[in-house]
Amino acid sequence: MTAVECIGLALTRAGRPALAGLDWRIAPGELQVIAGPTGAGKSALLAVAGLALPLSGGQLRLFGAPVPPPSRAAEPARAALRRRIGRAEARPAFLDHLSLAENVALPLRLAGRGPADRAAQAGELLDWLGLGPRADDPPSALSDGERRRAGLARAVIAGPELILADEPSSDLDREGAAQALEMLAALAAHGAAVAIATGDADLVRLARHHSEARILTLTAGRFESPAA
Ligand SMILES: Nc1ncnc2c1ncn2[C@@H]1O[C@H](COP(=O)(O)OP(=O)(O)OP(=O)(O)O)[C@@H](O)[C@H]1O
Repeated sequence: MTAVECIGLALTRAGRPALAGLDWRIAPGELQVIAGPTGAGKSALLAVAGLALPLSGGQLRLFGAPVPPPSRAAEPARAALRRRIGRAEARPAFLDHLSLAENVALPLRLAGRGPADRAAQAGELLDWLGLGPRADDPPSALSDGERRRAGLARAVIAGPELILADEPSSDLDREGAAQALEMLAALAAHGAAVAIATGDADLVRLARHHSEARILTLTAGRFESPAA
């Protein structure tokens, strides 16, 4: 089974092709780094695969089945698929009336987990990411790099089968970027399909040291070499 399979995927944004008929697949346990210049379509690909943007053409399959196109009738099925996906967005948004720990634990709340369980898991993850002392703060009190790490924590906390991390190393120093990559690689080793989009040459260099990481280059809405 593939976690994501795209065939001839196209996305038009503002009248211009952001994705130009690309083929891509990622399987459970795989770690892929999608590199490429700014505007290449990296974020667009992760947004389409994460059901945050509707595709304009081609086919999208998630977890082995075709994704129903957006409609009111299809929304429960699409929402169920989204719950299997952890998206760490390039600019994560948080709810400022909740603490950082509560924000990070939101996917667990959606999964019906109780408060003690949520607090314990969020605390552990925040500690690991060096954000433990900020757990009770409002997200607006965080630096950009701290927000980035918190976004990553929220994306992975519920153990999603597919993790889509957009620019996970932006605003992080080298040590923080390496730590984020280690965490994502560990989750792939535990069976998640992990796709990282990045324009950060340092992160690509770090990823090359991971023998299991596959590095793809996206240019002008297409992969440079066959991706599937
Ligand atoms: N909100 C938007 N509205 C319209 N077009 C957009 C929007 N966001 C991105 N685009 C366009 O879609 C194309 C792909 O952009 P995308 O953000 O996916 O590229 P990227 O490879 O992630 O770039 P970056 O590394 O700069 O984030 C670009 O031509 C971009 O101008």
